[in-house]
Amino acid sequence: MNAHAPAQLLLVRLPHGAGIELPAYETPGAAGMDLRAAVEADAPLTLAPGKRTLVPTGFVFEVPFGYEAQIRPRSGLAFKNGITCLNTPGTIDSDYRGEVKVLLVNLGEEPFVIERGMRIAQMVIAPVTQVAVQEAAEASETARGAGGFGSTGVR
Ligand SMILES: O=c1ccn([C@H]2C[C@H](O)[C@@H](COP(=O)(O)OP(=O)(O)OP(=O)(O)O)O2)c(=O)[nH]1
Ligand SMILES: [Mg+2]
Repeated sequence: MNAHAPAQLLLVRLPHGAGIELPAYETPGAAGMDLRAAVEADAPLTLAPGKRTLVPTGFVFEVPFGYEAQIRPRSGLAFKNGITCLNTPGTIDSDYRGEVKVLLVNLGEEPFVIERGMRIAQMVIAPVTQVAVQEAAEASETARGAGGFGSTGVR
């Protein structure tokens, strides 16, 4: 791969993804591409308060090796409707070849209707570092030591 060429995300459209717009960056500097709901056009999905559902995107993604796709909420849906991704950020592995689905939860007070083509979440492609795992008898000493969970104070 040319170091200056962008990594490629291959998308395979599934039959129920027919007509769904490809994920795309909405602005030149966008970090994420919006993902659309591939629910049936004549059967919108109603997500009741407190409930969760798996929303199909209509695509298999082939994330380039060395990268992951993170599925994140859209802030507008979260703020206005209480709709967020339950497992945020959802992780799409580079070797996953199933349909990408978005796990939405309704934390709002009103039922939320998900219609075909609605932009329900966004996806950020990020580099992944894999490490070799090694068991050791002791960890090295540091100034922090085992302090955590607010040990450095608030101010
Ligand atoms: O929001 C998500 C999260 C995951 N996946 C798919 C792609 C991912 O590669 C696979 C496994 O995800 P994860 O590792 O988070 O789930 P798991 O519960 O650990 O399942 P597995 O045992 O299959 O790894 O499920 C989605 O389609 N949407
Ligand atoms: Mg897993």
